[in-house]
Amino acid sequence: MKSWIVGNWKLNPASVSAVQALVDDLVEGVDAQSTALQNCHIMVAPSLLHLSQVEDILRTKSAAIKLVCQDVSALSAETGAYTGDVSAQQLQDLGVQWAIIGHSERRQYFNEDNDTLLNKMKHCAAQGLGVIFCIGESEADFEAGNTTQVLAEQLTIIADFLQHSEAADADYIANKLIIAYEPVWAIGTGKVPSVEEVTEVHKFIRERLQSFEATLAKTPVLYGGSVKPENAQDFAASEQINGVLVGGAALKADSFLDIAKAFSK
Ligand SMILES: O=C[C@H](O)COP(=O)(O)O
Repeated sequence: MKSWIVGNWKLNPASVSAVQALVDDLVEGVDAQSTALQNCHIMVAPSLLHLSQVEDILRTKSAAIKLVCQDVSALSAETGAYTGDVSAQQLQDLGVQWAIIGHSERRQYFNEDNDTLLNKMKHCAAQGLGVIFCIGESEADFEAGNTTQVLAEQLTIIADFLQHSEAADADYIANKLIIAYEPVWAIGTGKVPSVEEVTEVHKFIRERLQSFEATLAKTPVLYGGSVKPENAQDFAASEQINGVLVGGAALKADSFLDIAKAFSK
């Protein structure tokens, strides 16, 4: 199975010219190292403002890099009077293939709850947009040994989604769902769990998914939280880690592609 390497740029970079420079570097790097990167899906998630700009560059210069949105409307899958929102239909029409849902920063700063996340997931499915669904425990829950309990609760959205799905969605569920495990305490902090800890958590996630639906045994499970070129090789060595969701280290083409190369096995 090819690994999934997703760069989440969050609220970066600050300018159109910096976005242009980052995408140019990425396109050039992917082109120059295509053999070393052939076993990876490379994806980037610019801010909403910059999606169209990045799509324009990638459409003409690199089919190898796929476009991801950092969020999607919970209120409508199509159009409507929802100021400031962007729908799955609009994203799909632009050429975006995936959306990140449930990132801990959205849960924390925008109070996104399970109902909101379930709506977002349904809207993505209705428009054929893939979902990268993020889950992860806080530091307090990690310290208290509550990690699997928290993840099990967060994963109930997948079970709810399956209950609302038609049989026709089977193909979507098999091919357009990715789980990203991001311990909140590891995001942007430089602190990382051990590869053994992540491996055990991923096994738990996989078992849980499988208990909902047998085909979910093949769902890619990514790790996210302070992934850098220096630790990527360690995470890549685990069969349970199917790729990474990268924040800070995705803002430089060299470090992002070095991480991707570690996973291109
Ligand atoms: O979406 C990415 C994650 O939140 C990880 O961010 P980070 O690599 O800066 O720790």
